[in-house]
Amino acid sequence: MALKISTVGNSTNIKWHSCSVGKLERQELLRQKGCVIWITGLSGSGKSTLACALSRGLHSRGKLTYILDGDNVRHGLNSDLSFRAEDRAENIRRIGEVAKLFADAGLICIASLISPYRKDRSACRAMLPEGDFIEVFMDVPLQVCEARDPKGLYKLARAGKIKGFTGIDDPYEPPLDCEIVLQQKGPECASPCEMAEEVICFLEEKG
Ligand SMILES: Nc1ncnc2c1ncn2[C@@H]1O[C@H](COP(=O)(O)OS(=O)(=O)O)[C@@H](OP(=O)(O)O)[C@H]1O
Ligand SMILES: Nc1ncnc2c1ncn2[C@@H]1O[C@H](COP(=O)(O)OP(=O)(O)O)[C@@H](O)[C@H]1O
Repeated sequence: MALKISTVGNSTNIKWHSCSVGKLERQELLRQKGCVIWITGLSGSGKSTLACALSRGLHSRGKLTYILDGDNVRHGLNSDLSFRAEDRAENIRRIGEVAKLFADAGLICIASLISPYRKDRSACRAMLPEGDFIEVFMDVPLQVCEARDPKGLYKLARAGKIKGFTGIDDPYEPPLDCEIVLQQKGPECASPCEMAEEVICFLEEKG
């Protein structure tokens, strides 16, 4: 059989090596379906908190998960990236590719990052088989996020000490047709555990 040599981006003369152990066997071993849960929303909307609550809730059900948090990945793999639009796009692309590998490994990968641009989130969705990308929108008003401001970044942004801060002087494009919307309209909002349960119910309904 002719060796299929290909070029992908700047990588030339490469060949995809298939392995005898496939995704289905890994999923059978883990007794779960690999997928990506993509949590998007403003800074301070509760992405990381939900990711942790979701991971804990799934773990208690015997499911293997892994969290890719934007803040955390920017300490290592993506430490070379800024918050310019093109760097945010690259941040999301890389996390999307890693999340795809984790899902192929059979894990439930929970990605939590602002990911402000629809086109970037759509590109990550397109990397995965239909139904394996579950987009969760933290629909929390800017006022609530700014009131929380746990890292004091909104205060710095308002003072002009941080330029291009999402929601202040950088855009956020809310999802138009994501799988799950977690809303907080008033001062009361669901607890992180209640939000995690809503996501888990969705996953169970979808098998
Ligand atoms: N300019 C600017 N805009 C938005 N956020 C900023 C910025 N500078 C630093 N931070 C902190 O970085 C966290 C967002 O990183 P992400 O990788 O999730 O962002 S993105 O998806 O690339 O837009 C985000 O963390 P979270 O608050 O957990 O969302 C911020 O605390
Ligand atoms: N469901 C919730 N109800 C009330 N406060 C929340 C909820 N989820 C997160 N928070 C609080 O909001 C702040 C930001 O949460 P965090 O998870 O860091 O958001 P993000 O990761 O989107 O920046 C924290 O102080 C956190 O305790």
